[in-house]
Amino acid sequence: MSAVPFVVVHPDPAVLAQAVAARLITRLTDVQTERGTASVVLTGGTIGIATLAAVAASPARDAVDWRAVDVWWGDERFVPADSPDRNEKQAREALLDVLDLDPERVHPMPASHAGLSAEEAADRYAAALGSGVAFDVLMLGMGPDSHVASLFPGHPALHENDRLVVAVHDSPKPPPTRVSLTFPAIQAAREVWVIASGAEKAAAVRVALTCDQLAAPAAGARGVEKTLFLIDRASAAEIPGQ
Ligand SMILES: O=C1O[C@H](COP(=O)(O)O)[C@@H](O)[C@H](O)[C@H]1O
Repeated sequence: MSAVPFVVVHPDPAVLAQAVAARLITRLTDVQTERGTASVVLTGGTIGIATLAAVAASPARDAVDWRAVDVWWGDERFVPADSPDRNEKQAREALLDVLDLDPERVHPMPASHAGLSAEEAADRYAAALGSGVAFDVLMLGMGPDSHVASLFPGHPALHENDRLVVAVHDSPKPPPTRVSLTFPAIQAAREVWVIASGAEKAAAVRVALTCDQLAAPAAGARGVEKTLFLIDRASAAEIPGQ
């Protein structure tokens, strides 16, 4: 069972990043109030990293007990750990480095220099996930081609129904080799938030709301309890009625 998407439109990318940051702080605080710990899946990409920077800049970030947050990634570029292309590196610089996190609860995907193939890296990440993939909030940026995580149109990973994590080769967006959560992992999250900004994402937003996940991967970004499309006005331009 997955939640029907609900679209929230913000005026511009700056307000969008601030609003998603506020929503994330509130979500993690609420979950911790209920259960003590919370889990979040981070995304790379322009607005995903801007959102993390907005969390870092928010005085309200201290409402969260960061030592009791599990941090995961939706996808990773399979490059050396110190590469500026790493989603992990960008997330650490934008936010994680200023938080009092429990290092045991931070779960980056393996980097390429760890002596593993991308397939082995994916298997290792799946083992770390175990069967507990009911993330409290899973954030996804989206490409103009409607890719989410590293699930690209036409790629075999879209047909993965069993494994939670896969290696991705020949990514149309560099770098070519990646590791990604699959639809089964994404769709097990309690809340899935797709975050997009800019006119170049308008067509992708439209197809994500109207097509199926094989035609438009972002159409498979659905949470169990809640699915949100958190977007700016420019990327909402092709939604009928906007
Ligand atoms: O390569 C990636 O791209 C997408 C979207 O990036 P954007 O710069 O167009 O916002 C991102 O969601 C994904 O995590 C990343 O690996």
